[in-house]
Amino acid sequence: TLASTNGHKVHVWSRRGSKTLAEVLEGAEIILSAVSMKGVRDVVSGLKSLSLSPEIIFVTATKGLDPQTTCTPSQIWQEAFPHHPIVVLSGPNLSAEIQQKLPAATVVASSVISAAEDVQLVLSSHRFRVYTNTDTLGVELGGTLKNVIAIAAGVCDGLQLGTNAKAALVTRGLTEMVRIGLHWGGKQETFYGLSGLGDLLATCNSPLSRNYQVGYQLACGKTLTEILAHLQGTAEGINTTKVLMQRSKQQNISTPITEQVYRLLQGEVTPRQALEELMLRDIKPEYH
Ligand SMILES: NC(=O)C1=CN([C@@H]2O[C@H](COP(=O)(O)OP(=O)(O)OC[C@H]3O[C@@H](n4cnc5c(N)ncnc54)[C@H](O)[C@@H]3O)[C@@H](O)[C@H]2O)C=CC1
Ligand SMILES: O=C(CO)COP(=O)(O)O
Repeated sequence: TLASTNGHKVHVWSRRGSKTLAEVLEGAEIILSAVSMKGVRDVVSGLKSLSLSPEIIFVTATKGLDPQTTCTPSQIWQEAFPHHPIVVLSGPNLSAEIQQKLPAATVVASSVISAAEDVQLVLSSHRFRVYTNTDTLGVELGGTLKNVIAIAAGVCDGLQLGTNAKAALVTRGLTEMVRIGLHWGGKQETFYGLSGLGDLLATCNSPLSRNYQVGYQLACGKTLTEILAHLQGTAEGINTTKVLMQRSKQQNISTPITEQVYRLLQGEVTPRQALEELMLRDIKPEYH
């Protein structure tokens, strides 16, 4: 919608639609992928089998981690298309609000800055403010890691733990995101921007967030199976938590909130037990 409002021709492909990828992509200059993490490799291989113009810019909006390799979506795209610019689109962008034409801002990040600027131009308008960034990985990790904290924030609200608890959780959640992000190669300041703190605030405070909903409903006593049976769309944080646990253990990164979200999703602890575990950890300085 944002691109077509700016006068660009937009063609949408879906695996359930009647047109083939090749038909939809004829003459395309920018290809924007917004499939969930589980579909990224299929879509990438579908595109690889086509002969695409070398000028094409790929934009990825997926917020997740590959379970097999722990790679981010943009790393999968870049590996498959090493000579094309890859742009990450990420920010506090709850789609229902954007559909209602409410104002929002986002970030487009790429190592090829001209490609990020092209995408910025295509999407920018008086109700959608687009910033560029060169820290592709940091921008992508902000949107991905915050989903885990959004599940915890939903639990916090579902248990009615109060405003102080929520502020503490979100702030320590950001510390955890920064710790992981720096270890993996993102820049600290990126996590304090729209794609980090910005998206964290949006998803930790909105019932529109699927990840928040998962946590909220778990705290209200539903099982994960019951929640997923009725959830509209994908809560990427569930898969991300698993991948993150595996990778942070291997790399010895301290991720206490992720660990409790993981144990909760596995059914190993109740929401109240997860809270106790977090509160009774060894006391320590705020920064170290
Ligand atoms: N960059 C941003 O600002 C935002 C990004 N997201 C992310 O975008 C992604 C999609 O989110 P939603 O549309 O809400 O999820 P959704 O679950 O509603 O849609 C996922 C789409 O992926 C498609 N898909 C899944 N597997 C596929 C496959 N093998 N082949 C082809 N298509 C496949 C599904 O058919 C569906 O259309 C998620 O990773 C989400 O975290 C969500 C909101 C904002
Ligand atoms: O990432 C989002 C908004 O920026 C969407 O959040 P959910 O995936 O939790 O719905």
